[in-house]
Amino acid sequence: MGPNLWKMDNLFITWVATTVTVLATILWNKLRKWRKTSAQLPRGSFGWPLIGETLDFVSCSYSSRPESFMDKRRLLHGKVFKSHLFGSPTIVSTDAEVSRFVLQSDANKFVPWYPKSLTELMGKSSILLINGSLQKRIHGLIGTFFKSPHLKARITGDMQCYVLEAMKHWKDDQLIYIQEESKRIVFQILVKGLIGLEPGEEMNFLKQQFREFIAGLMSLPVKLPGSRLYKSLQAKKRMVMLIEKIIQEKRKNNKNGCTQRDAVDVLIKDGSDQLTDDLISDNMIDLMIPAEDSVPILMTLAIKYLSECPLALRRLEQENINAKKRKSLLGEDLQWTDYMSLSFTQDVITETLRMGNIISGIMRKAVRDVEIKGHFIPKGWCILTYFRSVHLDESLYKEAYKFNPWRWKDKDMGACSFTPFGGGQRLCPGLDLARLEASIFLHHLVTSFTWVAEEDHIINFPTVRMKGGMPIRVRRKAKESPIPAITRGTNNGLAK
Ligand code: HEM
Repeated sequence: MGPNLWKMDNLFITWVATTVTVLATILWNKLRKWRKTSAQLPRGSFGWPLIGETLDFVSCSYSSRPESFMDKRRLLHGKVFKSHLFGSPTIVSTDAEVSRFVLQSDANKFVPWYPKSLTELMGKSSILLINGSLQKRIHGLIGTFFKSPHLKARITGDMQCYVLEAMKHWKDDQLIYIQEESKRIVFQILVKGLIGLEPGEEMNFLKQQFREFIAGLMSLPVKLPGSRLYKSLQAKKRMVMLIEKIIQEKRKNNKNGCTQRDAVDVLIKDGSDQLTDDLISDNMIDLMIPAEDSVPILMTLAIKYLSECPLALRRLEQENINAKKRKSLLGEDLQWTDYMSLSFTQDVITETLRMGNIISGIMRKAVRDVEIKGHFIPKGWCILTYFRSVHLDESLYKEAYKFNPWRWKDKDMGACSFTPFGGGQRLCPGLDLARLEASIFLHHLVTSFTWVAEEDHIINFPTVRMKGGMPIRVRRKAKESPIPAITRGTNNGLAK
């Protein structure tokens, strides 16, 4: 073989090797890409043209078992299925892991989605709608403030004051509507914590306007004068004017930087150009949306479940009376740390959150194609993470429809199967406050009164509430007598 022929042979081998490598790489990449996109669009049905499955969803939501819409489809298609709801193709997740992934994803994958009337009322700069660094900043500032021991101590003092003031007027055998009563108390606490307003004329004005404002949250998205949405927008304008006046006064008085007593102080102090007066006042109103209703409903549902579960009520009374006695021996009131460490009371609140599902789920919209656990979610589709189905899943919670605070004794609350406050970057910043306020309310009720609950039932849509406002007939306790120790029996007394 001549040297030229040998050279050509070598060249040929190199060419073949290179071609094979290039082809193999292309094929490998294609395979990888194919494997990446091999996730399946979840099974399910789009229902009727235009309306999709919305009517069935809404009619189930009005029933006592809103999750029946999901149950039927879970049996047919699995825990994650496709549907068409509120005008948008939607993936519904009743799978705890898939929902956790969605909640933990940032705005590169999913952004919040709300009905049009709600986004109109909230405005573009609302913390509930914005994404990216501004959302993180406001969430961080508000979250840190709400967690601060200083604020919790102040809220405990105020809450005790407002609760005792309200209960002072309760007469023996009087019917007390817990839903309304707790709303009145919580609104005062909330407004004081957000903008520093004390009860009085301006507070009453704000309350009146806020009621008008929220009446339009679930209205038709028509802004014509006289329409529900228009009236709500006008009410918001009046609230913004009042809050802007408060902000300006604070800016004038706080020149030298004083203590941060409320959320407005915190946002002003940050000094960022992005946090304009408009943005702060808008957000103070938007912060009231998730907080105003949910905490009173938490208290109301706790009373409902406890009324149906005498054993749990006795245990709660025992814990609270003992704590009160211990503190009064020291000549002190309960502090916020005492309330938060009443372990059975906290378990009652946790169980109420699980069964009550005050926020039954959260909607997000995919801003690009996303794959989760083998499920494909196309760009532009909505995803509903439905907590209620997870919280009432028999495979996760034994006898899931029974009110059983004892189940939390050694259970991990951080698991992804328990998300009443959401999760990830939008985890509710008010979760500690909600628990604290509910504990204080329960403490004063069970240590000072006995009651008999009237017949009432829960409505789940569009928001969770009691149809009759949860009336209870109260009787003031004569004297704090020691509660005999109880032993936990069988299921006797556990509410269904
Ligand atoms: C029982 C009471 C409450 C429940 C069940 C509740 C539930 C929730 C849930 C599920 C979310 C997540 C929303 C999402 O991911 O889009 C959320 C967010 C939020 N909650 Fe709460 N919440 C409660 C009380 C409060 C209170 C007392 C406050 C304030 C004082 C508050 C302020 C907020 C805010 C500002 C957000 C939005 C956070 C963000 O998007 O960055 N919540 N809440």
